[in-house]
Amino acid sequence: MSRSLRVAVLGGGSWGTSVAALAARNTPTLIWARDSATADDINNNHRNSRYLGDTPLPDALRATSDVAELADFADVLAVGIPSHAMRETLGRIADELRPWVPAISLAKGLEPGTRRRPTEVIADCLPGHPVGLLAGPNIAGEIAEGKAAAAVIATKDERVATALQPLFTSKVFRVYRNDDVLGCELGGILKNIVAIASGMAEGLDVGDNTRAMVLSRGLAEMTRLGEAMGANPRSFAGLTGMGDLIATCTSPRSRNRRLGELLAQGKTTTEAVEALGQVAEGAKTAPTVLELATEFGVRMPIAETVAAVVMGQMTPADAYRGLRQVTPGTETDMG
Ligand SMILES: NC(=O)C1=CN([C@@H]2O[C@H](COP(=O)(O)OP(=O)(O)OC[C@H]3O[C@@H](n4cnc5c(N)ncnc54)[C@H](O)[C@@H]3O)[C@@H](O)[C@H]2O)C=CC1
Ligand SMILES: O=C(CO)COP(=O)(O)O
Repeated sequence: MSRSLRVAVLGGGSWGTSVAALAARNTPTLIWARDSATADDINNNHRNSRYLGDTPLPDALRATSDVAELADFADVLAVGIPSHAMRETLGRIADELRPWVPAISLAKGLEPGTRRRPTEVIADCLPGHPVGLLAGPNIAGEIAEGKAAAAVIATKDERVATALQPLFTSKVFRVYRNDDVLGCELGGILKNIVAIASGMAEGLDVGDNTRAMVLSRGLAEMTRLGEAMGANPRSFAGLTGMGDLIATCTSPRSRNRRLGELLAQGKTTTEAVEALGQVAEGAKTAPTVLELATEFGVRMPIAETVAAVVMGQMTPADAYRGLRQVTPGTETDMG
């Protein structure tokens, strides 16, 4: 009988650890954390106290801070490094990985400067490897605590998707397949920007109707950009689009929403990011998305406004005044 596929997770933050915990319940799993104290905490205490507090991790989950050990272990690689650091980190593992190992992105941001999506960065760094992503409404702490949720594995190769699905599935974590990699990836990336707007709404106490307007018009502009880039618009109505948008915009545990709240309290972006102590991809992604919107000729008033706030060009209060003044077109034209 063939042995089960071994999952290697690159990145010992909150999401890398939560995904590793899912996989470790199904198959041998090793996680790489750049700092050895985190690896020791996982190995000795079955915790990642820095990112997941007291939440217990499976005893079977092993950790290392040696990338060569991770590469040697990997039958499947899950990449849980934030977008801005992904290329550099993959560069350390690329030559050591067996060439057939599929690589699955867990990240939800664009690479600053290049505007590349995480799956594109993986394809650049690991040419020839099957590439995909895991995304959906998955606030890391809730998944690690075993609360029920669902996600999507998106890859062009149905056989790869089918092989990966059971590795991350549990009784309370349902994994669907979708071949629309672009649409699923953009959903996760773009919702972070709307979540910052939702956090600002929370901080400014603008009311639930206003927030509902921002969420639904946010979804409209996410879909508009996705369609212009060639994604399937239906993906934006699913788990990786609307699903993740709802989770991130409404959860007090979302770092992007929290960033918006901190901005509304008068903190600068630098101060807010420092106070979070964890990554909020939307802050770097918002200005980068505007470059894509210009390239594809798409109007994105919410992303424009969030970008202006995170770059310190507008206050959250002015931003909300501005959003209320957007001239409405026809709703179903997504205008
Ligand atoms: N936390 C969550 O609920 C979810 C997060 N994501 C995405 O997962 C990705 C990873 O984020 P989290 O684990 O949440 O972040 P985190 O802030 O919890 O942890 C970041 C991890 O990346 C590592 N890291 C940071 N800079 C690095 C560098 N220059 N080189 C190597 N490693 C570096 C840190 O050591 C840490 O292990 C992000 O793209 C995020 O949007 C996706 C779904 C859920
Ligand atoms: O992507 C997420 C939930 O699906 C996590 O969102 P935050 O990065 O805002 O915490």
